[in-house]
Amino acid sequence: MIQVGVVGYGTIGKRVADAVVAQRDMEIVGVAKTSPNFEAEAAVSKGFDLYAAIEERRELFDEAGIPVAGDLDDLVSTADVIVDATPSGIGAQNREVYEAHDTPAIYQGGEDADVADTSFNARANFEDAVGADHVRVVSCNTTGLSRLLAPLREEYGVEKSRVTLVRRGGDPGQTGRGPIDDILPDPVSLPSHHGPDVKTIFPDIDIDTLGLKVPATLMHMHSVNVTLESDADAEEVRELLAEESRLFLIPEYAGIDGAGKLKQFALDAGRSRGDIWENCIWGESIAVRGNDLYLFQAIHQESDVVPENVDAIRAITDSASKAESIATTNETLGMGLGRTFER
Ligand SMILES: NC(=O)C1=CN([C@@H]2O[C@H](COP(=O)(O)OP(=O)(O)OC[C@H]3O[C@@H](n4cnc5c(N)ncnc54)[C@H](O)[C@@H]3O)[C@@H](O)[C@H]2O)C=CC1
Ligand SMILES: O=C(OP(=O)(O)O)[C@H](O)COP(=O)(O)O
Repeated sequence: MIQVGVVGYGTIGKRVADAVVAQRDMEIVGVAKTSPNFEAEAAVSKGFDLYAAIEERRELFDEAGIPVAGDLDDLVSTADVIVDATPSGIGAQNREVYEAHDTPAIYQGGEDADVADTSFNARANFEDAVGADHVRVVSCNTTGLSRLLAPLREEYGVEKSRVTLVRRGGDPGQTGRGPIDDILPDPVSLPSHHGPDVKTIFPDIDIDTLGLKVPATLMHMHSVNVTLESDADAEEVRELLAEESRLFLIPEYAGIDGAGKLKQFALDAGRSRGDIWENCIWGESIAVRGNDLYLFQAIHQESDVVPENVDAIRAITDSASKAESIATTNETLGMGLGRTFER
């Protein structure tokens, strides 16, 4: 069993911990937290050993009566691999602790690419992370774009991609970002950071991205235009994308008209926390004019990177092939929202 330590038990960290528990070949050896808050209580109630991420704050846990198994060094020395899901920039600071213990580590998309030996998306470049010491799972939006571009590149070739990312203003629990009521373009970044980030996965791809933020918490939305290198028609593209295990093509008759209904559907489908690990592509939005493909996709920012982290654990420990890992992760998590509509 691969012993996994999670450092940073917030939006991403707690979901990765639950996903690890669902696997047959790995288990949680502990989670490191800075504060004895409701998430610490939840971690303890799930049976996870809690470690104090910052030694000086350990007494806060004692005062709250929350048992602590040790500090960050103890967790890192016990774990076979660390998933660092701390806020942007903290992972880079933590790297020296992981290096000191010779413990491989997986970072998140808020870190700069140079925190790791390679950036990672299971569908696109699993092999690059095999046996690496430091791997960065790219951000939620970059994950969504990589999953989409991988099959299009293979099947048709991609001449040019242009994506407008309508980004949620904050996660549901990020009260520090609200209340908000505005639409904020990012006028100075062409491309937004997502274009260069996609290039950490596909160095040769030509992609321009623009970003704006809206007062929503549910999901991101991408308006995509890809100029393909060879002829395609919409139905053929629909079939190609429907074959991808982490793309969910929303059927027109489902009546899912936006992120709100998508989240409702995920909850109805029994998804824990209403999580949607798959890209959600509106089937009827897929249109081809000449060599230009157009579509809309929604990305659940809180969860789409979770299966990628599980696969990154197998890649970094060289414990399964790409196909085995993706299949196992999909099966154990119960991925495949599209199956609901199959008869
Ligand atoms: N929330 C999102 O939509 C997504 C976030 N990411 C990336 O994942 C990373 C984590 O983001 P979130 O989970 O959203 O953040 P979060 O703020 O929800 O969780 C981070 C957790 O780390 C804790 N923390 C802070 N300093 C720490 C330290 N020194 N040691 C241990 N824990 C510490 C915080 O108290 C918090 O509980 C970032 O790199 C972010 O860019 C990636 C995809 C989507
Ligand atoms: O990884 C994310 O977005 P990103 O792909 O736009 O960088 C997360 O939704 C975090 O976004 P934030 O930078 O608004 O906290």
